[in-house]
Amino acid sequence: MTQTRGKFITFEGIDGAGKSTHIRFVADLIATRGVELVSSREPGGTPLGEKLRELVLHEKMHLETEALLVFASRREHIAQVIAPALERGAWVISDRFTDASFAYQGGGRGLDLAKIEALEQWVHPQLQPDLTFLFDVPLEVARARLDATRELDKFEREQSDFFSAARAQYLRRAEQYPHRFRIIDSSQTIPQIQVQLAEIMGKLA
Ligand SMILES: Nc1ncnc2c1ncn2[C@@H]1O[C@H](COP(=O)(O)OP(=O)(O)O)[C@@H](O)[C@H]1O
Ligand SMILES: Cc1cn([C@H]2C[C@H](O)[C@@H](COP(=O)(O)OP(=O)(O)O)O2)c(=O)[nH]c1=O
Repeated sequence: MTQTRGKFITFEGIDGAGKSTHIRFVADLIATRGVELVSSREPGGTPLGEKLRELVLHEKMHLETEALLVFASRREHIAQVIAPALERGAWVISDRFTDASFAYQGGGRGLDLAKIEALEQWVHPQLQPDLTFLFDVPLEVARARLDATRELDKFEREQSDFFSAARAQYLRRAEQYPHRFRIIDSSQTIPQIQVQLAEIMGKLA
């Protein structure tokens, strides 16, 4: 009998939009289905990817170096984790994927989108998420939530025009791929968002 391919679900949004909060909730929903669940993140998700994450989040570098490193981490993540898991029927949830490169390197840093598209075509010409949650929130709300919680990394210390451009790129990607994107208004309360997430997950066959 051939194994049914698992589902690939990604979580996106500017820093402070609430991704981490809601990933845990969705992971619990998936667990009730009795399927194997692989929970991962980018940059990272493999030992090499985690080393690259340290560099990307904390070292200053040329914007193209940054783009190449997030895609290097992604290449390893797909080879070691995502593709084998999906093949054996596991569900994979990833805290960020390629839409984040369009938002942060493309929108935030201003890297030519054609270069990111070329990297996407190179690194995963076939693979796309089955479902992408985009947690969308006004910049001031995200910033206030971040300031309240933790020490900020290189990206989180960026200015509002960086996040405004990143948010715009996320919304553009959502427009481009409406079949897989679900935009969640993250200025709602956590329980309101959970109702929406449960509804969307319930419809996922
Ligand atoms: N809808 C919400 N309403 C109020 N606070 C929220 C909401 N979503 C997240 N938070 C809080 O905002 C902070 C940042 O959320 P987090 O999930 O870590 O964001 P992200 O992973 O997107 O950076 C956390 O303290 C979290 O509890
Ligand atoms: C996946 C990816 C992430 N990033 C950035 C976005 C985030 O600011 C950062 C990862 O942080 P994030 O996933 O938000 O982790 P945490 O919530 O623990 O801070 O990396 C890129 O710039 N490009 C990418 O392709």
